[in-house]
Amino acid sequence: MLSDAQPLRIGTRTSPMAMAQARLVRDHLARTTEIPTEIVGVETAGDRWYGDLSELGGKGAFLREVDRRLLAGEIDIAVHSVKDVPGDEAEPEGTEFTAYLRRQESLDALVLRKGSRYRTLSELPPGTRVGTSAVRRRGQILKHRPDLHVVRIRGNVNQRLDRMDGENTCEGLVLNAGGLARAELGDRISQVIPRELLCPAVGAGVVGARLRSEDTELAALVRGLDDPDTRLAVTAERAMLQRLQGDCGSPVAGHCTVEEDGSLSLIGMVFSDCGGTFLHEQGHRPATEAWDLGEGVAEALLNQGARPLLTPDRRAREERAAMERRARAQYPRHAPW
Ligand SMILES: NCc1[nH]cc(CCC(=O)O)c1CC(=O)O
Repeated sequence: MLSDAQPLRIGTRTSPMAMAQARLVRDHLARTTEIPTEIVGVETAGDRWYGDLSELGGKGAFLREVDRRLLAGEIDIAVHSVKDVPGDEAEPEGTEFTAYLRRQESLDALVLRKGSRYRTLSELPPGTRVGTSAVRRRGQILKHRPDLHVVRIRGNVNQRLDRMDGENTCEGLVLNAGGLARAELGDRISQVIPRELLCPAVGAGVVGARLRSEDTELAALVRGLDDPDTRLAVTAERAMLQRLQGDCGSPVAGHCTVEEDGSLSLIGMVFSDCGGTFLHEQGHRPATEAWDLGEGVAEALLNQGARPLLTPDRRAREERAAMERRARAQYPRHAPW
């Protein structure tokens, strides 16, 4: 029973961006209910581990602990970045995404070291180090700018900014513009990178509220936060990701928009690590067929030969390492500015 005495517990990762997203859900709820709320920060395996996420069983590392607490009744609402929800794992049984908040910005942004005299990806001098761990970003950056050094960087958004500004690990970072804005870091954005240059991840920029399915009373309340257009876009994008069996660490990009007539338009892409191979597909369907749209675009990508790119073998990894060595030799590191 919802009661005024017991606060609703909203749980999320402890990172500043996640906490800001939880506050966003809380503020939306405060418009429709008087019930007090409480935000619970949950440290996840993904937050503690700075190695390769694949060693933790992939992206799900950010969500699992929060979802466990939801199912255990320790929190009532789990707030997730939809981008972090893997496409190759079933939703935890007995839970559902009751609301997707309206997507404000799905595009990625370029953030440069303080005092930089450059502004855009295309202006950066050869050899500039750009930090990201996402193969999706890496492949697309190198496709346009094979002369840049894409360096691995992990940690939450604030930690990445600290590493760039303070530790001289790179001159630029690529991060989601919506997430930066929510974390009140929007003033660090140097360029919002156009979709033609860098197609965003499936679910990028969307904040989801996950509930226990049995909690129907709370669901009735939280459903008011759901944005129908965002739900349609997420449905199409995630149908594609599930068919491809990927997560946000996969070399997959997907972006769905709702057109003026209410129909859906979905772009899907799959790349090789270094941007050498690049598959592209676009689909268009009425809003009633969001899921079929995603599956159809995925199917077309698989027909074009996406599978080996999604499951790189050892030879592909070795090839990538060789290519990186060549790039480093060919384009010496740009002096930090
Ligand atoms: N992988 C971490 C993560 N999960 C969601 C976001 C951004 C916010 C969003 O896409 O909703 C980020 C950081 C980033 O990519 O900049």
